[in-house]
Amino acid sequence: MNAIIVDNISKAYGNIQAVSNVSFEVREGELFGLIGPDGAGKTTLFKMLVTLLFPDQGRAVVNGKDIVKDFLQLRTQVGYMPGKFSLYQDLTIEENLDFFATVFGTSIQENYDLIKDIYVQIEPFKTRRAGKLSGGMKQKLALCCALIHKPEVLFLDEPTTGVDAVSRKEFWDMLKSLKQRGLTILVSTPYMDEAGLCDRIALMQGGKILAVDTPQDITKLFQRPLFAVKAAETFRLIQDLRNASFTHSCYAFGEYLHLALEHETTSRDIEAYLASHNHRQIDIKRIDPGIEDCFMDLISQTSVPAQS
Ligand SMILES: Nc1ncnc2c1ncn2[C@@H]1O[C@H](COP(=O)(O)OP(=O)(O)OP(=O)(O)O)[C@@H](O)[C@H]1O
Repeated sequence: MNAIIVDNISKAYGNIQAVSNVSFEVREGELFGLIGPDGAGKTTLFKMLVTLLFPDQGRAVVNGKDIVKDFLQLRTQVGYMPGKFSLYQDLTIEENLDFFATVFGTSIQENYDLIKDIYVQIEPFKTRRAGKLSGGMKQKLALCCALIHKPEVLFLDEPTTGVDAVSRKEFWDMLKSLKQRGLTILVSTPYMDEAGLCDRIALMQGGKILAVDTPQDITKLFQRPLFAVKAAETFRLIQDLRNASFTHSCYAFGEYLHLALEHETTSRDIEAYLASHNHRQIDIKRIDPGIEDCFMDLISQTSVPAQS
């Protein structure tokens, strides 16, 4: 069964079309990722699904409830962790959690079992004000607050943005164990490397969904030969590669450029081309595409402008 059904939903702010005819479904118990850069429309979509914004058109059903007609009932059945830290900075860890429990007519004790594994990590600091917590601790507290009323569906908007690598890993481990308890989780992230941790993902850009599938099957959409290329002068390298007849696209990925080809060409031919353009310390290797390669390729096919 589907826990979330989004059917052709749109939302504009004045003349900015933040979400445009978006449709997808999330199955019960699924860990589903919404992957896209800043401004893709993820937060607007989340706000509609947790009933904080009404759509301009289209409809959506979450946990069997219509997000417009049944919005009051739905609010008690979803947990929402907003992208920006939204807890009370002047309240302590315990006071924040107690506040959210009370708002939903419950208590920390009543639902302790669901948050226990996460809460024990911050409980030693329960008298510390939220404003004085580290990024990782704030994130754990926000997750506890989103869970304290035992929601059926959990919405996490960019929970790992601005959090260190260790805390990010811990957070994804927590999501895995929540999933094992049967929760449906919709999580958004701008980090492409987190896509592989989801059961299925939707790639989003410019208010539109570009593709929905398992991370493995999304990468199969990328059919072109792909190489990672490095040389002494990166800026000149990218220009020369973009001008080459064999090039389909060329983007910077960390210290390497990812070069997608129009047609099969050997690394020796690419190297000869670069040598003829006086490049030095050339390093070329054939690679398998990742989610980010697919994302860039899908953007170029749909001609939605990429945002940095
Ligand atoms: N309240 C608002 N008024 C006007 N424009 C808005 C408002 N909120 C968002 N937008 C615009 O709508 C588009 C989608 O923004 P949204 O916040 O939904 O994207 P996002 O993928 O969540 O990105 P971010 O991580 O930056 O929040 C962007 O162009 C943004 O500038």
